Amino acid sequence: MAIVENEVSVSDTQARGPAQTSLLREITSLLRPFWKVALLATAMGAASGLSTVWLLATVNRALHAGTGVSAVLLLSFAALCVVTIAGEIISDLGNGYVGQSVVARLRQDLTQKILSAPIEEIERFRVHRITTVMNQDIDIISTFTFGFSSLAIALAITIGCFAYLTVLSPAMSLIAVAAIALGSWAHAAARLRGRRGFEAAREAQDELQRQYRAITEGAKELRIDRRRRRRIRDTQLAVTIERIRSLRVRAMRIFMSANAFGSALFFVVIGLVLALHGTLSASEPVVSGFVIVLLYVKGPLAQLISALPLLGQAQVAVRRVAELSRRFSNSEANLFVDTEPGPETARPCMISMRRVAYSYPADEGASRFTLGPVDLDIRPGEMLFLVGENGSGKTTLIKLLLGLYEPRDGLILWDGVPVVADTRDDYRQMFSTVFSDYYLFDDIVLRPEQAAEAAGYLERLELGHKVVVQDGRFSTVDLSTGQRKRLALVHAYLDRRPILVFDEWAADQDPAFRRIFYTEILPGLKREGRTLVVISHDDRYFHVADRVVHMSDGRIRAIDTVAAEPRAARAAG
Ligand SMILES: Nc1ncnc2c1ncn2[C@@H]1O[C@H](COP(=O)(O)OP(=O)(O)OP(=O)(O)O)[C@@H](O)[C@H]1O
Repeated sequence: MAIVENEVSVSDTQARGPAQTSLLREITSLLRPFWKVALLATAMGAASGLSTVWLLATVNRALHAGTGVSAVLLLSFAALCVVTIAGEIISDLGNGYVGQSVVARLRQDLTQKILSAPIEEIERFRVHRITTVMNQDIDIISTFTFGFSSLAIALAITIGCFAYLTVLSPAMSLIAVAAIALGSWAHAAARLRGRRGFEAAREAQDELQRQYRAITEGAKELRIDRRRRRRIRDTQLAVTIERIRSLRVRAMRIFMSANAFGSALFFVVIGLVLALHGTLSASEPVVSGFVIVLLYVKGPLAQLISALPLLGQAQVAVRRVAELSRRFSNSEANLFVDTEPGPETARPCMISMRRVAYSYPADEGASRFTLGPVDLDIRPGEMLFLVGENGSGKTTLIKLLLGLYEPRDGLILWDGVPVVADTRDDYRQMFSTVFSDYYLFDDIVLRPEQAAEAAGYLERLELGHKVVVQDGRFSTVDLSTGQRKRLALVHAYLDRRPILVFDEWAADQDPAFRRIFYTEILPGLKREGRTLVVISHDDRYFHVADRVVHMSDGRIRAIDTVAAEPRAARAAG
């Protein structure tokens, strides 16, 4: 799709305005990489459809051949049967291949988008909404794409049938065309209203995902709170589920009513043909041909019409995928380069923040938090503590420092050189971090030469009795919260990056280990030459830092330099 780089992208179309996001254009660009198979499937399907129409004409001719059925007629009947069946099989196989390839492609594209999306957009878009796009919307688009060429076939048959009707009797075919025009108008109106319903149902689906997350992630809290449990079930989940049901049923009902109207029109046309054939002086073969073809074309036409609800859903899904794609596009082009980070990312360096400012988007009813302007130098090999009350902006500051957020204003200098989109990912490779809401991957792979080193760190962090290195991996990550954080620290040790950033690492540690962290582990890392940026609320240990940066209300209020001697003396004490 469109989501694919270097092609007409959903994001491009979205940039031109949501109203212009055309389903046909998106489906066409989705199919573009597989156009040969898609074209073959459609062509074979169309051949199958047209040969069916021809078959009908042949049957009609045979029925009215006074002299009996000729060998040529029988042969063409057999040949048309073969083309019809072979065309159908090839078309089905092609469709299956294209449908699955499109899904795989969409999933890969979206995965890549998420992996390279600006962090602030991921935080704002919310996990439950991403999950709905990744699962539900992609499934709908894939179902539609899968059926796309069979719809093209149905269209070919319908057009072929009407062409044949025109050949049989231009006057009578006018009646049929008038009925089709009326039916199409009714369907266009139904589609517009139905799509609005699907759009609203899709919004509710996001809400449902959010509630699903709440009941799975908050399972413990809900188990011990009966009132909340009942409330979430009865006033939240039940309401959202019911809303989706009723919106969908209403939208389907609109489409079904239009279908019933279409069917009724059909029988009206057949009735008119039978009633008026005398007036229009149509011969018997013409009338019977008309009736056979009309009855036959009802099938493909119904197929086209019944695809309309799916078409409505697919339009909504394409718009959602487009929105995600647009919001997740990133100006950093080099996020997936194969090259290892250069040597400049492995040595200590000076980082300077110059007039750096950032603000979160305003939430409805809440004032938005603004950080900065901030001026701060982080010197190679120093231990810097960031301290301040809750919500003062410490985590926001380190996200800017790490290059996870792009400053709205100001610059970050890396050894005096501004960090820009092209260098930001290299810059990030200098850091190892343990966030307060860190994610511990369970597939940390160690190089063989790291095994002994890892075992040493595990011992040192008092994890040796719980975790061992097995086949280049840690044997388990099923640990307590504090132990998991220690394992994250082992990983940071092994990563050997020059700058380590800890966001309240010690908060989950017992007092004894907290002391070890501040008085042994941090000084040990500093002695190795690593730069340390530590967010801390442990004022008992502020003295171990080289400098303490005090933050309040998004600003740096003071920077204290801790005298070397007292620090050494107190750390020893
Ligand atoms: N993703 C976000 N979207 C909008 N506002 C946010 C977001 N993350 C944080 N904020 C706001 O930014 C402010 C600063 O948050 P931040 O996490 O940087 O504070 P902190 O100093 O690290 O706090 P704590 O000590 O509690 O961890 C808060 O008022 C918070 O509401």
